[in-house]
Order: sequence, then structure tokens, then C-alpha cells
Amino acid sequence: MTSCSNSSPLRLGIAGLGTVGAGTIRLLRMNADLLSARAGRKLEVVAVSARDRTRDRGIDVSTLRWHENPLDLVSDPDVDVVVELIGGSEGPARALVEKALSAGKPVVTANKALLAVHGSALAKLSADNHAPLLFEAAVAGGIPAIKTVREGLAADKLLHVGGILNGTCNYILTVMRETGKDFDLVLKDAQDLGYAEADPSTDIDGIDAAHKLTILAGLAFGRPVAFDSVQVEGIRQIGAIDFAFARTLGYRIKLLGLARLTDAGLQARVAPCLLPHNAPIAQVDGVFNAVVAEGEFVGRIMLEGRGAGAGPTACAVTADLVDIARGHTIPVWGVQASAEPALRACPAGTGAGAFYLRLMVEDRPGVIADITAVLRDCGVSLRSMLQHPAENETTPYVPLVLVTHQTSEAAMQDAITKIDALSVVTDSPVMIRIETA
Ligand SMILES: NC(=O)c1ccc[n+]([C@@H]2O[C@H](COP(=O)([O-])OP(=O)(O)OC[C@H]3O[C@@H](n4cnc5c(N)ncnc54)[C@H](O)[C@@H]3O)[C@@H](O)[C@H]2O)c1
Ligand SMILES: N[C@@H](CCO)C(=O)O
Ligand code: NA
Repeated sequence: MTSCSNSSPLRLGIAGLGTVGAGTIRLLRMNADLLSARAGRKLEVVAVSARDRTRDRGIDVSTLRWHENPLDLVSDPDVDVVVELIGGSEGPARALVEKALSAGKPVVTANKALLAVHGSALAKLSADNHAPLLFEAAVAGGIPAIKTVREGLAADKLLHVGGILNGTCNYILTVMRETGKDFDLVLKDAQDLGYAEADPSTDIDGIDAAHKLTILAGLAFGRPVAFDSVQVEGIRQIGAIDFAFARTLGYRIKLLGLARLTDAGLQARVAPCLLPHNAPIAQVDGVFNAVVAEGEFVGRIMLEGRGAGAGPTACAVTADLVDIARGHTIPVWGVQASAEPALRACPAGTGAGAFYLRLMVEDRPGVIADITAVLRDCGVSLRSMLQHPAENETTPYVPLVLVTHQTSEAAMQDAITKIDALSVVTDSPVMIRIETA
């Protein structure tokens, strides 16, 4: 390793001193020597901004210049690079990134919501002002997902990209499978352990994973993807009973984000999926994330690691800073900015697949005939059917699971609407896609 102690330091202004901001300052301090050697110059935090100056973050920030308003980091002449670690697609985070790029200052951010919703406009600002915008921490935290897709796979035409992109959901689904507990109980445990937020909807309704998928798809296909066109389903509807059936059928349940470029256009969806229990991605458990991609030449790849937490996320933020210090930066989507509008994913109902459908039905003669008549009329072919016996004679309803052959999504949606309307079916049907991984 060579050290370039004569080069001037790269001076950083950090906005947001929460989990990621404080973690980044700690990492920059603990690894200062190796970072100088790798980057060829010192990485030096000179200024910070956060909401509460007095809060104990376990790091000393008293020697750093404090800006009450994060936007002042841009006009601070001692700040070479703005590091945005506030979060949120609007408000101060967006204003700060826009102001910094407009002023020609490089930006590093961990903000997936901002990139997913405004990535197209920010990429243009970055290109117009020759101001690099780096965001490795925004997708799958410490897993080098962005670098892998945008640089490592730059030679190949990618067919699909995605993975397990939300650690909170993966934790909840893993504990449900291992303990047989229901969703609400496991969510409460996850909140008590600090994995899930007090308002966990961004995670458990699939929105956080959809932000990350939107970014990954943009990198994989070289063009921004419209976030509002991505189909999103969360995990609230999955019950303990689905894990019992999945086990019997040889599957595991994972929340997957997958984007595929097909002849019909871009398919991009976050949804719970059944995966063969021995598939590599089905083995990724707990808070871990996995990023998968498939290219024409490279075949399939999978990376597994920690998608959140101070250490892994700080690692990704700091790797971007090393790239800036080295002068190694590339356009946001890996291609020179073009005037093409964002790519929109195909609407729901345009794809095909095999499906698991779990119903709660009355336990009496003719019920199966009613349901299979709907499937026949909708042109949906069954591969298998499972019914668990009622727990006792006083239980009027029993769970029934139908597994289909490959069928069009539109036919499946039609069948579900009609099955839901049958008087013998109680509760809304739960449909889970079957992926081969
Ligand atoms: N926590 C993780 O593991 C993780 C992983 C990957 C990406 N991210 C992303 O990193 C970013 C930061 O996440 P976090 O978990 O550190 O959040 P956090 O809530 O712990 O910290 C946010 C920080 O921003 C500051 N802040 C809020 N409003 C501000 C304002 N108006 N002016 C200045 N400072 C303000 C707060 O004071 C706090 O210091 C988010 O975009 C998040 O999505 C987080
Ligand atoms: N809330 C996210 C971590 C930040 O990306 C998750 O549970 O994976
Ligand atoms: Na990453």
C-alpha cells in the first residue's frame, strides 16, 4: 500500500448523525490510516449538521463545525463532499442533495427513498453539474450491490436483478417459520428488539424493498425506473398456517424484489414468494439480505450480507468516499445521462406464473366442486390441492390450499375475485407466487 500524505485531505460535511451518520464518523476515525492509504489522501470530517446538538452519540463531535441548517454545508467553503444521512424522499434531504449537486459538489447518500423517487432528476443534476452522486449504502446496506451491478457486471446484458432487500421482513418471516408464531406477535418482538420501527409500514408493506428494487433495476437496465410503476405487496397477510403448508410442499416464504426485462417490457415487483426450500436464496435467513442477478454471459450470481446497521451501512458510505478521493466516479445509471424518460414497469395482471392460493372454506360437501368450477371457467389448471382437517368438530372452517400450474396473472386475478365472492369462502384468499429462484 502506498500513502500519499502530501495530497490535500478530502473534506467532508455530514448531515444526519443517527445510526448511519454516527457509524460513519466512527468508522472514518477507527480506519483512518488504512483509508488514507487506500484513498491516496486523508478523509477528514470538517462539518456536521443534525437536529440535536446535545445528544450523546458515543462519538465526540465537539471539534467539528456545527451547522444548524444542513443546507449550509453546501456553502461551507471547507466542505468538498456533502454526505446526506438524514433520510426521506423530500424535505431537508432532497433540498440538500439538489443544492449540493447544483453547486457542483459531490454527494454521497444512503437514502434509497430519495434515489427511488427522484433518481431521474438527480442523475440529470449530477451530469449537468459534473458532480458525482454515489449511493452504495442505499441498496442492501453493506453488500456492494451497486458496485456489483453497475461495474462488476458492466459487460453483460442483465436478464433479471433483485433479491431479499428488506432485513426486517426477512427477520419476521424467518422467525414465523422457525417458531410457528403469527405475524403480529413476531412483529412485536422485532419492534422490542429494535429491528422494526414503531411505524413499521415502510418495511412490512414492501415499500423499502421497492425503493431498493427501483434503484437496482435502473442500474441493471441503464435507465431510471418509475418507482410508482413497481408493484408492491407486503407480508401482513401471511399467516402461521402458510408456513405449515409451505413446509409440506417443500417451499420457504421470502419477500422478494425482482425486476425482469421481458419481451412485454419491464416486470418489477416486490411480493412474498414461495421458493424451493433448498434454493440458495431460500437459505438467507434473519436480518440478512441477498442480491441476485442473472446475465446472458455470467449466468446467476448471488451476494449475501447485512443490509442494515451502523457498521455495514457506514462501510458502504465510506467506500463511496474512497471512490471520490480516488477520482473513480461514474454516471448514476452507469451510462451517460440521456433524455429518455423513466422506464415504467408493466401493470399488474400482464405476467404469468405458478401460484399458491390459501382459502378458508366451509367444511361441507360440494365446496371443492364450487371452487374448482371457478378455476375451470377461468382456465386455471391445478397442480395440487391440500386440505388440513379441522382442529376439532366445532370448527366450521378449514384451510384449503391450491397450487396451480403456470397460468396468466390476469386469469388468476379473475379466479381469485370470483372465489372470494363464493359464500363458502370466508376470509380473503391469500395468493403467493411460486418462484424457481
Ligand atoms: N439505519 C440503517 O441501517 C440504514 C441502512 C441503509 C440505509 N439507511 C438510510 O440512511 C439514512 C439515515 O438513516 P438512519 O438510520 O441513520 O436514520 P436516523 O433516524 O438514525 O438518523 C437521522 C439523522 O438525521 C438528522 N436529521 C433529521 N432531520 C434533520 C434536519 N432537518 N437537519 C439536520 N439533520 C436532521 C437526525 O437528527 C438524525 O441525526 C436514511 O436515508 C436511511 O434510509 C439506513
Ligand atoms: N429498514 C431496512 C434497513 C435499511 O435499509 C431493512 O429492514 O432492511
Ligand atoms: Na450496498
